[in-house]
Amino acid sequence: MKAAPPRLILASKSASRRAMLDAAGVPYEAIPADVDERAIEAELSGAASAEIAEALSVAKAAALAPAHLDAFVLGSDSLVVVDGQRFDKPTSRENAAEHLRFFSGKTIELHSAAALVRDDTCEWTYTDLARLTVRDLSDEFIEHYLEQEWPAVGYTVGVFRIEAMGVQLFGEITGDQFTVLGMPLLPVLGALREHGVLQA
Ligand SMILES: Nc1nc2c(ncn2[C@H]2C[C@H](O)[C@@H](COP(=O)(O)OP(=O)(O)OP(=O)(O)O)O2)c(=O)[nH]1
Repeated sequence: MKAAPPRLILASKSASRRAMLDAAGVPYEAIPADVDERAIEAELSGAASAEIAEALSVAKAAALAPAHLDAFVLGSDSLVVVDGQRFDKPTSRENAAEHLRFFSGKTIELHSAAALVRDDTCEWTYTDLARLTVRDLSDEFIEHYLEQEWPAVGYTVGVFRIEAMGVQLFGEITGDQFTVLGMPLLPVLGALREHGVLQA
């Protein structure tokens, strides 16, 4: 009798991350991870953005692992860097407009990371980078865009849903589509197969 595959916990409240796993047919349980992301970022202030995204992914997974010792816990994080400045999710509609005004005509570096933790061991991590070139955005467009996309984009780093009107912000995108959506799904699926969570 073949043993059942280990359970997978997604340490996330992210609708985008849940949608990716749902569409891929991956069985999991989503549980938000309560970590102080700003405190972790502050401790790592001198680190590279990819390292910070990775550390946050590990922290989210590690926060839940002790309560689910039989499971693999997947954590993920995305952060945006523009002109060397890091941006998290906007705090208000006006803050979202400020972000977009700053992003206009610049390139967004979107770092997405993931980590798998089991018991007290981080078994795997991965980070990926996508680059999104923002076209020149008029104040009128920004207003029109937020009329349509607020408050949904309040839950997204970079103030966009690429699968919705966010695509109108960009002149060019290089990088993996899933990295843009907030999690490097293809490497995640590979790691899940490698650890027996998914059928290889
Ligand atoms: N729907 C959508 N969401 C996106 C897109 N790009 C990024 N995101 C979302 C994914 C994440 O939910 C969010 C990035 O913020 P975080 O990495 O801090 O995750 P969040 O706090 O949402 O959830 P978590 O920390 O995983 O519980 O932005 C996109 O193109 N479409």
